[in-house]
Amino acid sequence: MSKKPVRVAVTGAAGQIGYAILFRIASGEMLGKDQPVVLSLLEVPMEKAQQALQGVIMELQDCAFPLLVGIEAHSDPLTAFKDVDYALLIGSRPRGPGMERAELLAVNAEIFTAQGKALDKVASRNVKVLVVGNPANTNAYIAMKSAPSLPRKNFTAMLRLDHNRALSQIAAKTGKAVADIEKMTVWGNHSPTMYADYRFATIKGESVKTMINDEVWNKDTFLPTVGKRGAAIIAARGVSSAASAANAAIDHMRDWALGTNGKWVTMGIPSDGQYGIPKDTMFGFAVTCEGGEYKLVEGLEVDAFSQERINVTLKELQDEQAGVAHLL
Ligand SMILES: NC(=O)c1ccc[n+]([C@@H]2O[C@H](COP(=O)([O-])OP(=O)(O)OC[C@H]3O[C@@H](n4cnc5c(N)ncnc54)[C@H](O)[C@@H]3O)[C@@H](O)[C@H]2O)c1
Ligand SMILES: O=C(O)C[C@H](O)C(=O)O
Repeated sequence: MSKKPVRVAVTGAAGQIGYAILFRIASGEMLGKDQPVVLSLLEVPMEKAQQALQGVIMELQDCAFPLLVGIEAHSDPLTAFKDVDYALLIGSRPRGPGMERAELLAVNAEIFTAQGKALDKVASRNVKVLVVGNPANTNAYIAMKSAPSLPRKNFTAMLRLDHNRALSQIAAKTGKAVADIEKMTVWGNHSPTMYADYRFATIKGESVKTMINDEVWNKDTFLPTVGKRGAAIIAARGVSSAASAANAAIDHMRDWALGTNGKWVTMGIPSDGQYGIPKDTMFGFAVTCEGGEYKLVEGLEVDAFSQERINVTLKELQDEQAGVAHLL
């Protein structure tokens, strides 16, 4: 018997990431090749954006995806989020050349207050929310705090792009396949302060840290390369990453919904106080997923260097949170 369709909301649907993600969701890459979906697409109520959205919808129709059983265009989150099972909050202003993510905070914070409230009112009580729009961790925190009747655990932020970037750098350094790397994680904020940590990583059972054995490379090359990759892409393309961001969002939601078979992935999730991260801080942690739930990997050793890095990224997140406290 075929599965009941699920409702998937995507905001910023006529934007760059929207264009790179919608066709993949509709083809079943996110929720499985047996899961019919209804796409509920939200754009700003401006003629140009709504017109562009109609163009994207025409293209979705022209793909004749068997799993795509409905498409809706919206300009109001209260209608877009009605009964949604999944919400990908992408729509917001991206960074331009030379901008830091913190500068986006003020511009984008109000969007996530309004969308959190709308989810609270009308979404499925089990909705899985992924915030992609930057600054992603703090926007997810704002949305979560604006939706008090939904479980906190339903709100997550995207750290998967940093995780995938780290995998790729490690594969290049070791000359091994990305697919063979296990137990990579990224702690903290989706920003240059994030701490990509390969101390626990293995390739076919062998320690990556031992294989690389180069602390200077870790500190001076690996961490800055992963941390500043977003800016490097903006400098090269003139616009921010889109296909890789869409890919990371697909990975995040797919793993959350369908499970990781014990493999570690990184998700930004509200802390319950583990590793000394204050409750509710939307922080990147290693998790495994099973049965539609994520579970934090506990008990990892935090050495002095790691603690220092974790403190820096936590401080940045706490400053961001303080900067939006008046909105909550
Ligand atoms: N977390 C990550 O790893 C990551 C990676 C890449 C990009 N991003 C962020 O994702 C966001 C989107 O990037 P993009 O390249 O698609 O930008 P874009 O400008 O191409 O598209 C954004 C779209 O969002 C729409 N939008 C703006 N406010 C909205 C609202 N309130 N409701 C609905 N739609 C709204 C705009 O009209 C636009 O069409 C940016 O904030 C960017 O910085 C995050
Ligand atoms: O860096 C940006 O502003 C875009 C995105 O967050 C990225 O990491 O590529």
